[in-house]
Amino acid sequence: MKAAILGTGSWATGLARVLNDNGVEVLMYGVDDREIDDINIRHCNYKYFKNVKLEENIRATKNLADVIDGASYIIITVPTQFVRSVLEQVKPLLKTKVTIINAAKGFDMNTNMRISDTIRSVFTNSEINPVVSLIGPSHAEEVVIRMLTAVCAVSLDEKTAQDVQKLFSNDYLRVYTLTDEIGAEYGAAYKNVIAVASGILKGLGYGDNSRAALITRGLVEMTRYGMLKGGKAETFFGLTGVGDLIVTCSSEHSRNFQAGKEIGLSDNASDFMAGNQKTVEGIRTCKVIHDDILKNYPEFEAPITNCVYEVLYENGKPSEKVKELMNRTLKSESIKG
Ligand SMILES: NC(=O)C1=CN([C@@H]2O[C@H](COP(=O)(O)OP(=O)(O)OC[C@H]3O[C@@H](n4cnc5c(N)ncnc54)[C@H](OP(=O)(O)O)[C@@H]3O)[C@@H](O)[C@H]2O)C=CC1
Ligand SMILES: O=C(CO)COP(=O)(O)O
Repeated sequence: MKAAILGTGSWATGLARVLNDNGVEVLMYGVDDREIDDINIRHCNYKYFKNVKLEENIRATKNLADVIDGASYIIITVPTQFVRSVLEQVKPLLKTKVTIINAAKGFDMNTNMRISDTIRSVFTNSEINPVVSLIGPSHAEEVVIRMLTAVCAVSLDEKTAQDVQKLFSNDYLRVYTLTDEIGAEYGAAYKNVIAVASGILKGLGYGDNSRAALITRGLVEMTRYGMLKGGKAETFFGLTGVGDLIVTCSSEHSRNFQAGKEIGLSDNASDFMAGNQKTVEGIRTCKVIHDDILKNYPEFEAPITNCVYEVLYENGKPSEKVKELMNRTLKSESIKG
């Protein structure tokens, strides 16, 4: 069995190793010569993992047709802004029906659709099986060295979710199935905004109490928003919700957390925004959610997202935004807002 992996970045490499460990033939599609040469010649991906030796049968190429040829599964591990354009290149190359597995977290660049909806908007039902998202608390840096991890295979179709569950599960990666696609994908996207806020608190010098408060109130905010979009409350208390929120808000591996930390340290986002080249999905996700609320749910309160938005896009000073958050009208803890 063959799997095509779109991307040669950190998550692409982590999932390539999982599938290779599970006896699946993997071929990765990349655009970066250095990453491709590293994988094929030096059997590593030095840009992302300084001390990880990869198996020789994990291969990468710039030739997308070769990658897609004979693959039963196509795994999306490029950042969300490139998902649609890569899928449009994949479409004419399909010869048989495939299962597309999304592992990216965020929204389509042009339409702001969730990624499962984006996939369905590119392909017809006769080209692809039901879409699956493989999401949850899973830093590539840990998966690639086989540290114990649990994620969800999320699909509207339970059987396809179970198929993907079997494909990825092994003794260090445990995969659960879930059918609440809306709740899971909004959770996986929203947590990146809260992770930027968590990094900002760290950069400003705040401690564990502040982070616990942020994670808890961030969970309430993302649950209320996700339910508004049609997700189930219980999903936000699972791996794709609070699970991913905890890992991304607390880990130095997280690029979203690191971005926030840099912004907090300088008490200003403008330098970071001008210079950033890393995959920090929370930056655009914050704008998508902020703009959606402004346009479609003007009564909805999202104080954390609003503050992150003002810091990132309106030159708000992080230290002042934190004060504003703390000094809002006092209220009960109710999830209803
Ligand atoms: N890293 C992680 O731990 C996890 C990441 N994710 C999600 O996975 C997605 C990818 O993130 P991640 O792997 O971390 O990102 P990285 O920045 O590590 O890697 C992105 C890769 O995509 C490549 N790329 C960019 N544009 C294209 C294109 N048009 N076609 C093919 N490849 C392209 C990049 O090439 P180049 O280097 O040349 O830019 C790079 O190799 C994100 O949505 C992220 O949220 C989910 C779970 C865990
Ligand atoms: O989604 C992730 C872990 O589950 C990766 O987080 P970062 O994108 O912040 O690195």
